[in-house]
Amino acid sequence: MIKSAPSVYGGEKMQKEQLIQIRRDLHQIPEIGFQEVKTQQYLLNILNQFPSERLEIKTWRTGIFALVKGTNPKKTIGYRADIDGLPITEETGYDFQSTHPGYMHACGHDFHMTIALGILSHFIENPIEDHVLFLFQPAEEGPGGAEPMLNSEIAMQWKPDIITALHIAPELPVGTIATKPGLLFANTSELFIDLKGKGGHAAYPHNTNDMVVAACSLVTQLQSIVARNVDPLDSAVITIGKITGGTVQNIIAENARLEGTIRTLSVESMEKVKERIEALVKGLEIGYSCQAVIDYGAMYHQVYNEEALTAEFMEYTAEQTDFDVQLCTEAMTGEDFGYMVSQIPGFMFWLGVGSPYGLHHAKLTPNEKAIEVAVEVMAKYITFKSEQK
Ligand SMILES: CC(=O)N[C@@H](CCC[C@H](N)C(=O)O)C(=O)O
Repeated sequence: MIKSAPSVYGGEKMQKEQLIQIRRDLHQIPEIGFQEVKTQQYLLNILNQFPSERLEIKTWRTGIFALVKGTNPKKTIGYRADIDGLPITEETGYDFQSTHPGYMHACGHDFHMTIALGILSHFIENPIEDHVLFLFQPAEEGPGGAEPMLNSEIAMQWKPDIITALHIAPELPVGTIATKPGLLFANTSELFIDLKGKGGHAAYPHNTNDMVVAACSLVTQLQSIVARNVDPLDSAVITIGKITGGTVQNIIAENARLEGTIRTLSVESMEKVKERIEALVKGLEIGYSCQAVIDYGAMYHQVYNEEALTAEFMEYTAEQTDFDVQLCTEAMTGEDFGYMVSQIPGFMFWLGVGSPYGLHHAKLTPNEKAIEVAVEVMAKYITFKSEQK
């Protein structure tokens, strides 16, 4: 059943309490990439309460474009919020915890959506000259919604001239904004390796090719790539987050599967890492008499913040708000927003939410006070960009 959205529009901008209620409602219905059906319906139930002469809404797959119309538009300012959750069993102990067993908003996309609605409501009530386009984007965690959404006919028609987004930062206190001009997030590629050998009786290993042993060996070998093949002054990560293989304790495994992700700061290192993975996998095939298939899944372009715009945003926010604006370093996180900023000038920033547990953790508990911080920052900044000649 789709949770009914609260009544939010009575001719006034949304109140803090309403935004917190929305965040908690969204938190209860996490859905993974391109399955965000209830989430989309919940968002539409809210968006449809705003006056249609000020807001045009179009759905795209499980996402939504929402255009707040400007009074005398010369340009369109874009704001993107990702909407998918993760396959994690929640352990926050919230009384509003996920009602979808095994799924959780453990990357803060419930915050991202709520903040977007708060900003949108501000511009319904406080019209500016330019259009503001909100992109509620599916599948950020995978397989990647940014690229197809931006290449859709709707995005072509409403193409933003600049685009911004934020990501919650559990390690930063509420009231902190952190970003940097240039490279912010890494290049990423998913990594799936399927191994096929020969199964058999646990007592007769000499008659089999054991894929559990091969998979363990491969995980260890992969660690040498970052240690020995990547320039230490560059950075790379190979994480295998999941291994599956075999059927039962006394049968030697015929199949195994490794699932992971590769992160690099440079495009060149990504190519190098993949070459080395392929070489090690070839060696494994010979050494363990098995067949291996590598699949790189979804690959995300690095997030490269447009330098002048980001510097201007940092300076403006430091001067015009009471928040702590910090220059941060690059992170090995990935974001398909990188595709959007490779096509449209824009930037992303971290929003401090002060949680003792980090992103992708079952106990992530971001502080809801950060919602109003983000709405204030973006309402002011977008107004400033619209007034800028
Ligand atoms: C901000 C964040 O946590 N993003 C994800 C993006 C995942 C991309 C893809 N599924 C992969 O694992 O490579 C991240 O894990 O950084």
